[in-house]
Amino acid sequence: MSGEGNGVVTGGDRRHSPETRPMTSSTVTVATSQQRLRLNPNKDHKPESYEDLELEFSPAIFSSLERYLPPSMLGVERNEKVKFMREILVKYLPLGERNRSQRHREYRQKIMSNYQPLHREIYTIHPSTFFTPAFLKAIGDNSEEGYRSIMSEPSPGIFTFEIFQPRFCELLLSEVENFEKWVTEAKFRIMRPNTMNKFGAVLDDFGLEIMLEKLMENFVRPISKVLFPEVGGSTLDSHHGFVVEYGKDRDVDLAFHVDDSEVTLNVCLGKQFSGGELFFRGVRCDKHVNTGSHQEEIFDYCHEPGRAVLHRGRHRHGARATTSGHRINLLLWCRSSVFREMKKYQKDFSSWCGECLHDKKDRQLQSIASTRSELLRKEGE
Ligand SMILES: O=C(O)CCC(=O)C(=O)O
Ligand SMILES: [Fe+2]
Repeated sequence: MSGEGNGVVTGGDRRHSPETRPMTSSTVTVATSQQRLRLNPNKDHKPESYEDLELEFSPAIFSSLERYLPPSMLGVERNEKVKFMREILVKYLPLGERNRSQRHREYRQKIMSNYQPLHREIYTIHPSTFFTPAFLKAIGDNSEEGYRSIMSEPSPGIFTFEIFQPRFCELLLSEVENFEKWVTEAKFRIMRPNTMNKFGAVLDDFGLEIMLEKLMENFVRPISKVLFPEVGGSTLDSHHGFVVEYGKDRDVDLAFHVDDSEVTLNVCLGKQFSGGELFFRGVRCDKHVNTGSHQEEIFDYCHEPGRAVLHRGRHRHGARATTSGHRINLLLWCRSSVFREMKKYQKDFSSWCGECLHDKKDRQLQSIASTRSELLRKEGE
């Protein structure tokens, strides 16, 4: 067994938008004076969009919560639903969180009313110009065989494949540069993607949220449904989308950590660089996050522009120093509120945590050994 550095930085230590945080149990089990929310979401119900409303909570929170409304509420006017859900949110979201959420909304609004996008064509998803033909074909086929035919799995649970066309990478890089130029000129203080990065930008904050939500819903989720069903791959319902930047005058490396996601899509956009390898050290649940790694869990990956790495958020990893040039990667942390809810009631994560699996195998071996010695003892009698 081997460890990496001084322990794993967990998702909780990383800043992420409160807007995209999934519901907590208190919001799904709460009773109101007349009606109760459902315990489990209504998966067949398609929530309304609340994007056009001026609300004190994120529109995404309303859309997620709508699936938990009692059946009698599903057909009522949108304003009625808003009123009902707002009452619950006001009561159950802690004040600090509410203020944070409000401040973040104001922050985004300030950007949106001042920043002029450079390439409007990337703000809505255009599959034929964004993705490679092979990737699109696999999405169209939507079968495990189809996905595996365009992917390699160099280590269990780590999938790599070509995803974006070079032109799309160029446009996104240029948009990020344009945004950063505006930030510098306007002396605007931006929020970084998380506490471990001094550089990089949250793409959701400057208008790319809807495009990235579609990327998750129509492309990452179908793949995750097949490859990561045991961590909520089929129910991914919120995301945090950002870029990380390494090289001269940027970040150097990234400490060993787990992501605040069920599934992470990490795509290298460019440019030219050396170093910056990702090192992976096995998947772990909360209880085992700081345990050592087993030999078969040790894997290093070299980024290539246009190529994606898809892995479970709980797959421990870090990035080595980018030693020359400039490396920029797109990260999409995809989350499932359903999975997070279910996880609270489980103890055994042996379907995905490497250490739970080892514990389980040890227990099975011990049980076989004791049955055997019991039998031998009986035979001797
Ligand atoms: O630098 C990379 O490619 C990894 C970034 C990453 O793991 C993260 O931001 O969560
Ligand atoms: Fe990460």
